[in-house]
Amino acid sequence: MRVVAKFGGTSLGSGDRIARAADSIEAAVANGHEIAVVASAMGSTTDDLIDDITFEASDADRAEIVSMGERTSVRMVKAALTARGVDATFVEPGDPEWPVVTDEYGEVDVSATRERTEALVSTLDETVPVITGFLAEGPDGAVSTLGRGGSDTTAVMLGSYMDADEVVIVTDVEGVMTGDPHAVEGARNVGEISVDELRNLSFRGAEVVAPSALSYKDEALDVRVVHYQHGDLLTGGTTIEGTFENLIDLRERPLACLTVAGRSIRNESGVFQSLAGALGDAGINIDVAASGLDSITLYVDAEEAGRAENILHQQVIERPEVASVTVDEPLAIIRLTGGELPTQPGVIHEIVDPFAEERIQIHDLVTSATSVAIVVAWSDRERSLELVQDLF
Ligand SMILES: Nc1ncnc2c1ncn2[C@@H]1O[C@H](COP(=O)(O)OP(=O)(O)O)[C@@H](O)[C@H]1O
Ligand SMILES: N[C@@H](CC(=O)OP(=O)(O)O)C(=O)O
Repeated sequence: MRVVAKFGGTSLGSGDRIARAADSIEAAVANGHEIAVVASAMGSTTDDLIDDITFEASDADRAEIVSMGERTSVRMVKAALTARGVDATFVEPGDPEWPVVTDEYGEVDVSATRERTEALVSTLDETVPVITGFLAEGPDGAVSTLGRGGSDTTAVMLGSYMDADEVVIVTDVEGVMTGDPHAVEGARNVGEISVDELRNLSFRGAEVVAPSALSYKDEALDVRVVHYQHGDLLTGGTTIEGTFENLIDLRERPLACLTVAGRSIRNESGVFQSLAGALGDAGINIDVAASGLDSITLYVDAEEAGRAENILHQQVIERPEVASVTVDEPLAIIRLTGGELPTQPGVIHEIVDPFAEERIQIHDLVTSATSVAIVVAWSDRERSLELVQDLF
């Protein structure tokens, strides 16, 4: 197998951990696998270097300073491999075989990076390249970075361009867990998780794999997360399934919008629970939920509008915090996910501007970490879909 093994800062946080990393690489090489290593800066080195730049420094100088974290760790890992009799070389920006290059806008130059990565692949049967994660080389040869957590991006991108069988992300948790094991008790490994599920989590704190890295995952490339204590690079951990998708979807059937208003909603606990629970007990699925200052809006299939209205009206009668319920229909919902949605400032403005120009009323705009849902009148659905498709 051809494997890209990425060691995060935590898995290289001390000499002992580096030795452990080298042991696992040595074992994989001894079993006949081609291994390329991507290394992050040891422990919290990157944070420490950034904190220490307390003076005025240009972006170029900052990148040079910060790059020393990864430049040091590749030397450490290379040395530990050499000491075990494994043929290894470290690769950093400035080297002739350095693969990751960016264009004048700081974006990865895909064709140049692919070409250089292919050259690196031809050496994998003889040596283990230990590549600095997180770093890139600009068109002028100067070092730049791929952004915080960028080593995951280096690893998945190189895995894809190397036609690797697998990218293994080695970190300080057993994989993607049911919750942050450093914060909750009894967290368990989820075993498997889809790219989209993980992107939603990783944009909001679970940085097991940086979200930008997952954009490079294709169907043919397996990505797995393992604990550095596991010792075996080739088994265990959490498998990340599927591929990164750009999706624009218009719900085929109309929705009804039920709005419950009440001034005390935001001060009382359990209001949302009792409204959603009452619909749930009746087998009515809530497609989207939105909340205002003094209201909660729940979208359900239009065919369920009458039943849902009666159920919520019963809640209005029973709960003093809610004053009244009303229904609006038929409505359409367009969902979009993927692309640069979560990272591009101003993207919402770009999405809604054409609606304003066309005088199409947006009933609701609901966003998550990785998606946007736009609710419009059912009669506006086709034009709205065209507007969104024109954008992406
Ligand atoms: N649901 C979750 N599953 C696993 N880890 C999680 C989760 N939520 C948050 N985390 C945190 O993500 C961290 C791993 O990311 P990071 O510190 O960036 O690792 P590395 O330095 O190896 O890249 C874990 O130490 C853990 O505290
Ligand atoms: N060292 C860089 C890149 C990185 O990906 O680190 P880690 O793999 O430890 O999250 C950073 O801290 O941003």
